[in-house]
Amino acid sequence: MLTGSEMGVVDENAAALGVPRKQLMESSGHAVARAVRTLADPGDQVTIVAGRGNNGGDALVTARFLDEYDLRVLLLGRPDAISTTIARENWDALQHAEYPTETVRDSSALDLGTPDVVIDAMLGTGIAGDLREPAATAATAMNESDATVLSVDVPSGLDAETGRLADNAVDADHVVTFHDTKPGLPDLDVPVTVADIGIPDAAELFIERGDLTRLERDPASHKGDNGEVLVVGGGPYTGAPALTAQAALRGGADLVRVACPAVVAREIQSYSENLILRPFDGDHLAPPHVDNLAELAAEHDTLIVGPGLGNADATLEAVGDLLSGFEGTAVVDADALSVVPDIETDADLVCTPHQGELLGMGGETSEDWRERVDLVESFASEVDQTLLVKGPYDIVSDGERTRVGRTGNPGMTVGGTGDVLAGVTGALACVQEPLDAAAIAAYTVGTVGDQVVDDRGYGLVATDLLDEIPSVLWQREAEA
Ligand SMILES: NC(=O)C1=CN([C@@H]2O[C@H](COP(=O)(O)OP(=O)(O)OC[C@H]3O[C@@H](n4cnc5c(N)ncnc54)[C@H](O)[C@@H]3O)[C@@H](O)[C@H]2O)[C@@H](O)CC1
Ligand SMILES: [K+]
Repeated sequence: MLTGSEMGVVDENAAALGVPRKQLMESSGHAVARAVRTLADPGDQVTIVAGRGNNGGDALVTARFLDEYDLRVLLLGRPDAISTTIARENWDALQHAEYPTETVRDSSALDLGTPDVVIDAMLGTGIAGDLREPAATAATAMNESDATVLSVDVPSGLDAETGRLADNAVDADHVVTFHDTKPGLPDLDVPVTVADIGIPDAAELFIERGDLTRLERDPASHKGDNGEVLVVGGGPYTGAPALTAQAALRGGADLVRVACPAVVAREIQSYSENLILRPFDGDHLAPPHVDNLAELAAEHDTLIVGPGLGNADATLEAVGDLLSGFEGTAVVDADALSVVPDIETDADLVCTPHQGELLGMGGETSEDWRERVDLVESFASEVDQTLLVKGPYDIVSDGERTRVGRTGNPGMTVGGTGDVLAGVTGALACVQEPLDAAAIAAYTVGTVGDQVVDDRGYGLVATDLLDEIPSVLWQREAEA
């Protein structure tokens, strides 16, 4: 089952892999024609009612596969209002080939006639809410006619995010949906054909730019709505928590606070005026600090534990205590990872080990990335947490879903890049599911590293990454 927006991610990922949407539309249109052949005999009257989006575009393709039928093609609205290039190209192809097309400018101009089959291609995954005119009148005409109604992807009026059927939706007799079924279709009690439209499995396995379409920032949002992150780090090291916290800000979090030993607070602050420091006594994290930190952590959307904390026994004991009592989402990195297998917690952890740290946690790895995918997935299932295992192929799994990131380059083996990744993961985990947050973060930081190395060659340092994070993360917004 895929929601409309999940389908959008997969579709954009397919395009990133070299299978553009126009090819998918051709497959979709052909699949609809195959279904028509099971519902009508040659010479029967088949009427296509196409909307102005890609759902309509699918059926404009279908028309070219139905030459043996008595065909009518109705476009709801003006041809110059067709909203996508690929749908318009398919409309233009029908004009050049002199197919019998008609445009329906408003609901009063609609005459559905008495077709044997009507293809409902008015609206697909692009809509929510009740049908507006002229689609509403067309839906009524279809529902009242004796024709067999074949809906393309979803019956027009079905919300593919929630599965809710609008009161004035099309009452389909048959549905051809694409790639995977959609919410609401199983409840319809009509035959649903799931058509393979040639989307490679890789479009769901590999993290590609389509995954960035999950991101949105509400224009009406206030400070804090986009996430507050607490970084617990520092002591023996000061650079790591500063990198993590700055990366969390570049990853889109509104407020990032760093809880660190008081003796290093000034130094960490000195790296950036954007950071808010919450010092605790002493020069390293220890069990007496945990109660206050737990209270502070509960006020944040995401906790990030590990960067620069070191591995003193008292520190690791404190990390274990903090995570055991925590109930939110926490990113666990660096030395803090070693405590994860030994604790019981209600928290959702996103653990970000490299392969060496994975072994230290009791996991297994393999030279072969495909084998590693299986090993990481089963270890994630065993610890019942989300893992982001860093490497030339980043493997992200929560034990049920598994994604693979292929961005990044050997220039990123320098110190500090992992701290940046933890920060971006923590910021995204404020607004995304843990698995999606980790996947988008891995893709983004790797892509940023690729851009930096493309521009300047190797010799990258972790601070180079920070400023470039937004340009990758929000590239779609910038292009739009
Ligand atoms: N995502 C994918 O991977 C693929 C999608 N394809 C098709 O593309 C469809 C989605 O296309 P689009 O995103 O262009 O969207 P749609 O074609 O579903 O709808 C967009 C149109 O609906 C209008 N609209 C929105 N809300 C409305 C309402 N309540 N009442 C009346 N009109 C309304 C908009 O103005 C716009 O013209 C899918 O359902 C599927 O049929 C296929 O071509 C192949 C691959
Ligand atoms: K439809």
